Amino acid sequence: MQQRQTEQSAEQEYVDALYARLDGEVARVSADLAEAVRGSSTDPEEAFTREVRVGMLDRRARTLRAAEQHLCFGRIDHADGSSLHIGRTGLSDGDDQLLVDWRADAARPFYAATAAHPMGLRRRRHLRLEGRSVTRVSDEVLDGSEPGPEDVVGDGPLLEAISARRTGRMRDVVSTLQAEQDAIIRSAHRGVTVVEGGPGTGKTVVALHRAAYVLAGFEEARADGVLVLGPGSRFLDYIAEVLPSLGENDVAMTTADRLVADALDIGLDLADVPEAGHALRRAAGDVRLADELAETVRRYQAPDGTLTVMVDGDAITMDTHALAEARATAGGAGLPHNQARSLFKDLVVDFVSDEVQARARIMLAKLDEDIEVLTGGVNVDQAAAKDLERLGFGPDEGGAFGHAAAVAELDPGALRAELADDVALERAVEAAWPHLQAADVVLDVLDAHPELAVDGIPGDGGTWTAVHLPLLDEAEHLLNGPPARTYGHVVVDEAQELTPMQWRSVLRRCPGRSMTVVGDLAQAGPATGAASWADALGSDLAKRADVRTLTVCYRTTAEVLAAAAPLLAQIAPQQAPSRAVRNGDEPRRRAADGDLTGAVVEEVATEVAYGDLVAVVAADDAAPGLAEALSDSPAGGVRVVPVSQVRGLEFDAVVVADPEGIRHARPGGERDLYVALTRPTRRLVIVG
Ligand SMILES: Nc1ncnc2c1ncn2[C@@H]1O[C@H](COP(=O)(O)OP(=O)(O)OP(=O)(O)O)[C@@H](O)[C@H]1O
Repeated sequence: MQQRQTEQSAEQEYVDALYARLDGEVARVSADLAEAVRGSSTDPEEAFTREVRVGMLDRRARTLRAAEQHLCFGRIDHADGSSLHIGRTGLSDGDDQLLVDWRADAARPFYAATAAHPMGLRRRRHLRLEGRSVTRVSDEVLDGSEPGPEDVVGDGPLLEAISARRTGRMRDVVSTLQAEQDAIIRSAHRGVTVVEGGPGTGKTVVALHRAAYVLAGFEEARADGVLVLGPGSRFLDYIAEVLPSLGENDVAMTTADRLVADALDIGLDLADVPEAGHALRRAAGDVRLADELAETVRRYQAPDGTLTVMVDGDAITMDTHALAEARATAGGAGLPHNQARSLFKDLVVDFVSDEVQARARIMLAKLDEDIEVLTGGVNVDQAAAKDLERLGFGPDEGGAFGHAAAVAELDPGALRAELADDVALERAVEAAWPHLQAADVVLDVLDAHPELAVDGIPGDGGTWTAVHLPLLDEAEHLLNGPPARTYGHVVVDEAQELTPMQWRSVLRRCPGRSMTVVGDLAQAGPATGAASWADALGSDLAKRADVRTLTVCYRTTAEVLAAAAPLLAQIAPQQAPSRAVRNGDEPRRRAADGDLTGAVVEEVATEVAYGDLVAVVAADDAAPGLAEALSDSPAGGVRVVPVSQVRGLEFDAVVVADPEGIRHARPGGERDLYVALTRPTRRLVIVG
């Protein structure tokens, strides 16, 4: 006891020094920032340098502010007697490293050392801070030696963290990251990392901490930004605080639908775009539609036939052969349709211009012949010179007159410019290779696929829905090329939920293919049904991916996992169940006895009495009725979450209403039920 207090006061002293340093740095950075913002310069290079400096200082200021809470959470003591304190940001005093950023290599043993592989450590210490006070010190001795008098053996900060009551918002877990998670977070692999694992193994945690790590460590991620994609707005709200608490405020977070809706400037406001059913989403997610869209666009590109342009009353026609050649050249240049159209138009202008010049040459040759006939073979140069001059044709460079000079006078550059602006020519080009909008192309495909339309063709009685977004995005890409906004690193959570067409939208925005993809195929909803990562990502990317598996469940208890195990064996027999790190209550099962709503209301009341965060999970069409019944009950305010929206979320206690109803509500309902059963951190109640 005495020893513990001495250790704690020593740490308090150290932590006081850290906060003094932090305060000093905050003051210094704020002053530098204010000065940098005030400065002004007309020299563009100086202005640019200042802008970069403002950006860096601003980032540092935010990191320091975010680090204020739980600034330091650990310490490692090396066998050689040296030690390091680990925290949310690095702090130094001259050459003295007072605090090591958790992302730094030097911090790695804090997360990765074990008694079997101590990595040169003698001891790992966890510090708990409340405000600026050290309220607990707990140690693990790692060199296999007996605890000495100064060692305070830890009481499981991890267990404490995972047993804590949930608030409905995910927190960062930087102080208790586990070795298997840490290894993925700091992986140097710059390509695609796939993280799979059962429910609650920390996939989301890993994805978000990796985003923070990548931002600090990968230049391209810092330069081009990091994007985090989640399955829905409920989920995004749930994870919204994690990255800011790690000092990262600049990460874009959105859903795959919104990503595309925001990027496409086609007058589609997602608020007006209804969510569509899973069957439609699945059908519209079929990757073969990408080929159909490409084929549709190709059909617009100089279809077989001829192209005629009227020039000064003369019809000039590109025959099928010439047209096919122009199509092959323009279409084969690897350009998107609307850009290739410019090339095609250039080729048409070339053709017409050549033809006009050739005709002029023939006409003038004929004129020469006619004159020769009329003058009986007399050299007319002298005689014609005056006439030609009068007609506006000057002498050529050698001072000679003749049709060569006359043709040269037809200035090809001026002729081409005139043709390029010619309305008739533009009309002929538009007919052969029209400028297209994404919606035009998708509407053509919908014509051939009435099953993808909702209440008819959009614009003609029907509506665009979210499921059409990846099709519009694909078409936009075919027409106008890659998206303007791309990212240096993309994190995809609940990745099993993306359809193949959505993957194409995502990959398009990550040209460097630096990605962290986390998900669990056993939880795949009915819209995707991906059986492998190769199905999802495409086999090329999947082959190159670094696939990691998380095996320990940090969310729920062994008892809850056991209740879900038979279902897992059924839906993913190849997947080994995760190992839970703690035990709890047996799940409670209650028959509905003909009154499901009444039974749910009662069970919810029991759970709410514990003071826990409680949710009811029900089939989508049963959820609104239950929500209404509950809002009238004393347990009003408890969330009823439709099963289709519960992926990735967690609650202290979960009441699963009518499991058979969930199982049969939509195809793959047993996967929905598996997701529902694995949401609680403490207690599971099954009513039905
Ligand atoms: N190292 C850790 N320290 C403390 N808590 C952790 C740790 N790892 C995971 N957790 C907690 O476990 C819970 C589950 O984590 P997370 O949501 O990341 O799992 P998941 O694998 O994404 O689950 P799902 O497949 O259901 O979406 C969260 O509350 C998370 O904070």
